[in-house]
Amino acid sequence: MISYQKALNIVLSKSKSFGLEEIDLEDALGRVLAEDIVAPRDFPPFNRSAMDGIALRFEDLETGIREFKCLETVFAGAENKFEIQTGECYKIMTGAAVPKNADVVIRIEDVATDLDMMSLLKHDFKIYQNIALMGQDLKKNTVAIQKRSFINPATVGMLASLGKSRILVERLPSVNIITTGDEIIGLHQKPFPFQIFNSNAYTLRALLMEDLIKPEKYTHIKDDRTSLKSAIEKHLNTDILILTGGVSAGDADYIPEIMTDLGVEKLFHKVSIKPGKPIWCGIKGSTLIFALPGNPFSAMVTFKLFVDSFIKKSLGIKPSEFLKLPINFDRSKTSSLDEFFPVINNGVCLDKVAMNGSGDIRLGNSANALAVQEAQTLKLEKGNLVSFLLW
Ligand SMILES: Nc1nc2c(c(=O)[nH]1)N[C@H]1C(S)=C(S)[C@@H](COP(=O)(O)OP(=O)(O)OC[C@H]3O[C@@H](n4cnc5c(N)ncnc54)[C@H](O)[C@@H]3O)O[C@H]1N2
Ligand code: MOO
Repeated sequence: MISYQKALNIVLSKSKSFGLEEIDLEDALGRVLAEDIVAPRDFPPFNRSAMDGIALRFEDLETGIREFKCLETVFAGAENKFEIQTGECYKIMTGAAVPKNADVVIRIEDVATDLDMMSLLKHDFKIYQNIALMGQDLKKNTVAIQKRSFINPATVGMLASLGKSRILVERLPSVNIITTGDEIIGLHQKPFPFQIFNSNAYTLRALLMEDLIKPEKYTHIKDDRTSLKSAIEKHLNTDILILTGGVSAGDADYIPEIMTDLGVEKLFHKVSIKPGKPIWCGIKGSTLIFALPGNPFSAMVTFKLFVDSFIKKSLGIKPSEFLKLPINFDRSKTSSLDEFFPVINNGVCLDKVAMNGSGDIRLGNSANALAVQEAQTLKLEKGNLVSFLLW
């Protein structure tokens, strides 16, 4: 048995890019950029009026002129072909290109209009006021968004402003899922009292979907050595293979020995954590195999701690970091394992979530964080600072 940190380091040391692909900008949210995006022109690309008002010359204001003849109205989208002379102004709309020579925009609320004459109602001015200057946000040919950036809604908007309709991103890993167990049935079957529905298949799919990954194949196999071996062999063709069940000490827990038979290199079996202690992890060629414990909460926690961390590191996404807050209840343990438990992080402290161990189907569903009571801490008291991950 190895420690959580050792097991995590082993998993992370296997991280790698899954390759690159070009996608439409519409599909870019949540992906990781695989190219530097260079600004193809200055932004703004022209001196842009930030207000509806009048555009004029600062020089005129300095010489005391307060009344201007309005020549025309410049709308957004009109070509900037106008030149301005002393005592002249243009009416201008927000988003329009400021006429040449003009270096001040006065908002329309601060102007009195009499036919084509505009007189100023305020007398404090600054050069370039209400003008977003060409190139002030980004200069042409500079890197606007760096390779390996995580694409959030703001990045999508920025890519659109830069005119990028297709982008190069990190490819998501291909994943196969195999659940195991004689007692497990599909959701459309009628259960005998000793049977249970296959929740792990759905939980794992949902967890993967949070990372935008759709499993290639999903298979359920009964606890039969031969069928398990041939199913695993067939599914060793993706970047990641996730199994659940059959990894502890039961008579039908065949997974570790089947992996050896199939020539999968074992990276570790058993980690000093609860839930999830029996997790098995190995590698064959370019496939990383996570055999997660069958208990629903163990599968969920070990996915978050190991599979999700591997995916995020491989894609170049910042991993979730442990934060600390005071706990709002007492908690004792007798094991010498790091114990993970669901909590509600209310921003001030960590509230308790009802859970009866790793087989509890509630999966801490009202929780938004996973706290840890470290191996050496047998008792946590209300008010103690506790580490937790957001989830
Ligand atoms: N003698 C020992 N027994 C057990 C140990 C141990 O160290 N020594 N470890 C316990 C721990 S901790 C866990 S966790 C479980 C893990 O067992 P397996 O990974 O071998 O999983 P199974 O025995 O197949 O199933 C465990 C539990 O989970 C339910 N299950 C399985 N698959 C699904 C699924 N797809 N959907 C919903 N529920 C599922 C299954 O019915 C069992 O109740 O072992 C302990 N035992
Ligand atoms: O890992 Mo087990 O998950 O403690 O039940």
